[in-house]
Amino acid sequence: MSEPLIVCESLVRIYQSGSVEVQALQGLDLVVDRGEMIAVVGASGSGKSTLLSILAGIDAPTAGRARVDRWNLLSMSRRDRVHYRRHTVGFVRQQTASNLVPYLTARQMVDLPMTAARTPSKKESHKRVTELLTALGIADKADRRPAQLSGGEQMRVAIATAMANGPRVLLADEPTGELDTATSEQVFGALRTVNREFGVTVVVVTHDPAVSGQVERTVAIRDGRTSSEVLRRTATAENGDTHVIAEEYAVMDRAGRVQVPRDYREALALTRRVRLTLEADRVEIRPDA
Ligand SMILES: Nc1ncnc2c1ncn2[C@@H]1O[C@H](COP(=O)(O)OP(=O)(O)OP(=O)(O)O)[C@@H](O)[C@H]1O
Repeated sequence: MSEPLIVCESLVRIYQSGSVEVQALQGLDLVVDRGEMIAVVGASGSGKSTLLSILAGIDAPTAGRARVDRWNLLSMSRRDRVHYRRHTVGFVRQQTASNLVPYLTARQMVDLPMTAARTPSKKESHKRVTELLTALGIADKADRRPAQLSGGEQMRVAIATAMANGPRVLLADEPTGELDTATSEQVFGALRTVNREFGVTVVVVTHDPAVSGQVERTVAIRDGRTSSEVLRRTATAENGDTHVIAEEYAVMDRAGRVQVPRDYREALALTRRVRLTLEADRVEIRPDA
């Protein structure tokens, strides 16, 4: 198996505002394989946007380990960071309009990152723009400006723009947050398309259960740490019917720490000290009675 594309270990991000320290990430662990598409969920303030900004190379971690492809996000030089943001990651923001430039057409917008990177020839970049707009179903809107596009179409132009330089990973922060259900489905479909057709690894932060219910893996963040993961797989019954099985897992860090959910702790009055016993096929946690 090839090594994972994204590896975060004990990732910490502390913000200092005046004399107050905010620990936005408190030792987060996350591994994402190449070609995967995952959702990241969590309450407001749990650290999702902070994680995405770090992976996007916009913000730098305070401590821990974070690697994306061949880049160590803790020790990148300024020059590396520019290269990383231009070629390795694509980023789509929640505010649809903030992803686009009002006076550029869809075609000009998608072309912009390639011009900035001065990579492909004019002919190549023209081909790439057409390929992306076609894959996302908006080739007929190529000459329109944002004001002449619907919210869903604007988001698809934003996704195409983020994909222009062929990134390894596409990050999306609440991309369906401002959209109605039908439009959200279109946008989610667009993310799925680029994941499947271009092989880009996709990490999408969302509050939308309809989105998190459609990816194979959902990672939940609580208080700046990865708390649980839900894995979904499709099972086929004997009569040929298929259904999705979703199983929730707790996440264990490298030091062996696992968070026991609050309702489990309360049900058995598990407090500061618990008994751990190793059985042949499981580890038991019991109250200290
Ligand atoms: N630049 C900053 N300076 C100080 N504190 C910050 C900064 N950015 C984020 N925080 C704090 O870090 C914590 C995590 O914020 P973050 O935006 O990552 O959460 P989130 O899960 O994305 O929330 P939401 O779902 O509301 O967007 C919060 O307590 C937030 O107030």
